[in-house]
Amino acid sequence: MGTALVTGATAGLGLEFVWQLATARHDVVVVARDADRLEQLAAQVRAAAGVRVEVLPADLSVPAELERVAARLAVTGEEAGDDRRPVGLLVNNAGFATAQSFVRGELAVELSALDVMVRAVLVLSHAAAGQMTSRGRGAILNVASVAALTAGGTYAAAKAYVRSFTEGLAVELRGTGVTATVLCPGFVHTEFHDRAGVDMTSVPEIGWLDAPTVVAEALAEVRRGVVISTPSVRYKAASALLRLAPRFAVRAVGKYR
Ligand SMILES: NC(=O)C1=CN([C@@H]2O[C@H](COP(=O)(O)OP(=O)(O)OC[C@H]3O[C@@H](n4cnc5c(N)ncnc54)[C@H](OP(=O)(O)O)[C@@H]3O)[C@@H](O)[C@H]2O)C=CC1
Ligand SMILES: CC(=O)[C@H](N)C(=O)O
Repeated sequence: MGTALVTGATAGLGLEFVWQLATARHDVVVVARDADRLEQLAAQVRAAAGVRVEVLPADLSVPAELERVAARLAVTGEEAGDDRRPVGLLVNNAGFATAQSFVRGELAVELSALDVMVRAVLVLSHAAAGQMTSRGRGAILNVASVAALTAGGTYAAAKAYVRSFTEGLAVELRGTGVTATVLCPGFVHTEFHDRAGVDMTSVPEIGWLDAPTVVAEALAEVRRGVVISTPSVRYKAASALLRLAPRFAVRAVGKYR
């Protein structure tokens, strides 16, 4: 069934990707910073799903650690003495909210967000696309957000990059047997907002998606080779509105949360 590499595998959408992929009999390579949490997850997934799980702890904002993940993606399965299997699905999912104003906020936080949500997506997509096109098959799934269509500060700017980059990658990959998909969810119940200390109590339940549904829909769209995946009818409608609305109106709405 192939091997999938998931970044941000310890929580939220990434954790759900790991479980759904393992249940569908994929081996998985799990990437995040928290090595203990990754080891616990690996033990649970091996026991429950009987698939191979490789633990690859990495802080994607650190170039040397990012390189280790890129090197794993470059494995073709033909290297002498290396029994690791090539990755057939890359899920670039790791991310976090900057949760600060750009002007008064810490520059280090902004640079880290850029490294994790833009630079890592670029570097890992490059490594995966090279290996996958040489084998003539594979898929890359990059997690952006509906925020990509808003004027929501640097987080939205990073997600706009991921959306635009993935569309361009999908065009370049046409006819290679490799696909690129960008996932653009609205609010999802995960650890994302708690980690950032963002109060989301004003968002009504109708505005929320659940991770199992988002991930199941995203994986189905990857299988169909869909380029832009926006889960749920309500966020498809919101995205259509954001694309059609004049930009001054989008700016007037202000930040997305
Ligand atoms: N939740 C939401 O409302 C939405 C989320 N998204 C996007 O979905 C993706 C997943 O977020 P979500 O599941 O909600 O968030 P969570 O906070 O639940 O999970 C984030 C994951 O990213 C990992 N991570 C964070 N920083 C780094 C880093 N420097 N290096 C490696 N891994 C890192 C975390 O693991 P660890 O701490 O162990 O490193 C964790 O596994 C993100 O890209 C987010 O922007 C998009 C739209 C809506
Ligand atoms: C900005 C958010 O709260 C959210 N993670 C999103 O990307 O929609």
